[in-house]
Amino acid sequence: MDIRVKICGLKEPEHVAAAAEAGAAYVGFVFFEKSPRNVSLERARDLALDVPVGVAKVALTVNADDAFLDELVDTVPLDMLQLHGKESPERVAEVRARYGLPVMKAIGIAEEADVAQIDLYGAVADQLLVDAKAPKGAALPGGNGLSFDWRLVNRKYWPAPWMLAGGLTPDNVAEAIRMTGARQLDLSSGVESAPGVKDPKLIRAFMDAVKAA
Ligand SMILES: O=C(O)c1ccccc1NCC(=O)[C@H](O)[C@H](O)COP(=O)(O)O
Repeated sequence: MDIRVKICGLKEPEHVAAAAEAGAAYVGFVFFEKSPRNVSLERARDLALDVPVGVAKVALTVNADDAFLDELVDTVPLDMLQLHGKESPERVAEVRARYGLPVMKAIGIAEEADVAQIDLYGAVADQLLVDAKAPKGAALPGGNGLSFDWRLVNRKYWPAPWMLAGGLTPDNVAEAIRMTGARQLDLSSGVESAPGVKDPKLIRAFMDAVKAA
């Protein structure tokens, strides 16, 4: 089975190269000032220009307004927008129509009741990122290195393609794939040596573990 991986929160050209060389299908850039993975528009543009053809460039934003998104899409060559805040289904549809780019909506999962959100957003988004819900009071709405109970999404069918995210590592990814049937994966902390610092060895180890799964 061909599994597509998104490595998120890249800040350095050598880490973008390591992700692409290891076989990542997507690379993600974070635009959220409180994050240790935050990049400026100019930095992201430089990183994006070096991404090999065939690897999708994803911009992650949190409750961004049109003014910011206008500047983002004018500055950075992108293939997808990831909305990782409290954007409503209407806002997802609006962003999709305004920018003409595929939109991936992140859904935070902590309990069974959260799973219904997947159907709701699946009707308006091009892709869904099924992620662990951030704990109350967390500084970041994602990228916390926490998993959710994978039994909640055990081999479900949804209207839009989806990625599994939340606390994935080289050590647990085989089990995550087995339990959920996910065909796409997204991760950040699990391939870092410190918050916001990607480690090429961990990127390769993760991709090897996916290939072996
Ligand atoms: O990664 C961040 O710093 C971040 C900041 C603000 C909103 C979302 C963020 N990350 C979201 C991602 O797409 C992560 O890759 C996803 O939540 C999984 O993260 P992790 O559990 O660290 O693998």
